[in-house]
Amino acid sequence: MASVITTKAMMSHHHVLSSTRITTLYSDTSIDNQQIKAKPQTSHRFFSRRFSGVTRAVINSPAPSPAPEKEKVEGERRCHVAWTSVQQEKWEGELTVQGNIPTWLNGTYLRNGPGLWNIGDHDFRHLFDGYSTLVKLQFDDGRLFSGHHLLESDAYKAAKKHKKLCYREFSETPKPARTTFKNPFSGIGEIVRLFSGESLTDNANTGVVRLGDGRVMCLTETQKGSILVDHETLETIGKFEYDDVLSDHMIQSAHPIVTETEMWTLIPDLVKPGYRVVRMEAGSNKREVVGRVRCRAGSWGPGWVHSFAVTENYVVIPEMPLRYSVKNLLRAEPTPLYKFEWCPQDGAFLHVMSKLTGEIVASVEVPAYVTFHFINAYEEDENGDGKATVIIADCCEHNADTRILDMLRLHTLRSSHGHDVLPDARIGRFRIPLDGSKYGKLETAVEADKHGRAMDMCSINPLYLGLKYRYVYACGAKRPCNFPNALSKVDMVEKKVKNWHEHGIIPSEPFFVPRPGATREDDGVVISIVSEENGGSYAILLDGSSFEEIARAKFPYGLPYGLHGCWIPKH
Ligand SMILES: CC1=C(/C=C/C(C)=C/C=C/C(C)=C/C=C/C=C(C)/C=C/C=O)C(C)(C)CCC1
Ligand SMILES: [Fe+2]
Repeated sequence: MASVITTKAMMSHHHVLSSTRITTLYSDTSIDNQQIKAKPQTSHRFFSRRFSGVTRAVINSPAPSPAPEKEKVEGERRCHVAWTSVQQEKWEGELTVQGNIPTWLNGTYLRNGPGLWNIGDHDFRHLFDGYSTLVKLQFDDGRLFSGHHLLESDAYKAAKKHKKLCYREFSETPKPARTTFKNPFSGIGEIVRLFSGESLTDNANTGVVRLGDGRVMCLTETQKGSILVDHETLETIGKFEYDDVLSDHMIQSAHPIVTETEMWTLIPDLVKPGYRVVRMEAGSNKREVVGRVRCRAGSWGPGWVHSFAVTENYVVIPEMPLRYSVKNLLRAEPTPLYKFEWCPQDGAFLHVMSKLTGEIVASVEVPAYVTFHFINAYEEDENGDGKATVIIADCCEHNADTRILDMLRLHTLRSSHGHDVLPDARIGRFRIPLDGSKYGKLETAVEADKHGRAMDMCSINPLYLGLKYRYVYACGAKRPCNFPNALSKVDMVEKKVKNWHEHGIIPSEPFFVPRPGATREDDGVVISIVSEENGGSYAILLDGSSFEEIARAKFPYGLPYGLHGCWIPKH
């Protein structure tokens, strides 16, 4: 029977993780300093490990010691650090680099993602529930300064203060306050709090973007979860206050498309199922509605829209058969599909809107699909007369299988490491004709076995956004695995894949930074942060062309998995 070592029991437990690498000590303050090569810039204060229950001393130290958390142990196996909460609110220091960082790489890579999955005695259920944790890699003339910081969202601050969940997260709902009598109106109050957005989280744990005016914004799928941060100190600046009336709609795509001049995003409408396509000029806080798309399916809710794609002239709006469900939004206990429902019988669609006029120029039915991340899209002119005839839109597609959502439950991730339970995924390529045809196509762009049948967390050379492009960087797999455990470079023209992997690792999104002045699409570097089986973590730099390692730098502690990043060039 699986046994759980309690926090107390683990406090004094010395746990040898690997004979060759880190020896971790389950004591509150100790750390194996022989393994720590980091040079702390400043000393920082630990926060209490589980910021409830036992209040532990706040101490000064260069880096956190491993966690004596019950959440780290599943069935007597230590959990992978990728799924283990960060152990202090912030840390900063210089990392020792092995290899050579290119001298042109000057700037900051910022990564966002959930990094703290417990409050008090309560362990969160799903990967997407965790409190936003920012990690920076600041490249400065061959040196690397790093750090992490929890985002001071209202949700996180309230959890810290009250030692309990106070807002609705992805899968978690706060418990209603206990009263001596049953209030017959409390259910209605809860509906009002949900639909006014009051009870929804602002835990911006998903994306981070650098707006054209230099402001850096963390995002999640609730509009109130748009939060500005200082990319150097990682301090939270405050809410991004939209200067328009669109905030009534509560939900947004977690992945706006941002360029030096503008930002595009989608705002789903839960009441009249559809999407608003909005644009915000760099330097402004005001979004303008360019157009609106009505959902084609007769279902109650719009399709879930985590991301979308743009071409030079068009916005590609997905209408997935995985739809928001008002019924599931209201439930306290999650279903296997959380706030969503699977409605393939109602069809799957893609809509194309003109960026200039807001007009819908194509709306096609396509085979059922499940995607969270669009990779890129572009226009093709098959007749060679300068007029686009078809739109190609590529995405990480989960073979229309919704199981991926429940696979990302923390219990599953923690207990199935090494088991080959990750459902297959591929690069899905949509072809959307612009001649008024009713149907579009969905094909596998590159044989999925070449990237281990895992495919997600993608990036491209940003200079190719909306244009015909060749290379995709993403997380693939070396089977057996329960989560993507490799980095893959996919050549969409030659249909070839290069994979990079080390035993036991969980790497985060490979992020491509082009070399200034480069003329080849893959001339640049790929940055990722890797969580190791032995409890450690390191930053890795791969050459964008050869996909071989050029530098790595070990963190003095283990960092959990993170989602998406952005690049802020040094000014
Ligand atoms: C808080 C509420 C919601 C929040 C939604 C969130 C936080 C959605 C986040 C989605 C993410 C991070 C998707 C990432 C997918 C990554 C995958 C599939 C990786 C696969 C690896 O192989 C709503 C649900 C909007 C409802 C209101 C409350
Ligand atoms: Fe995402």
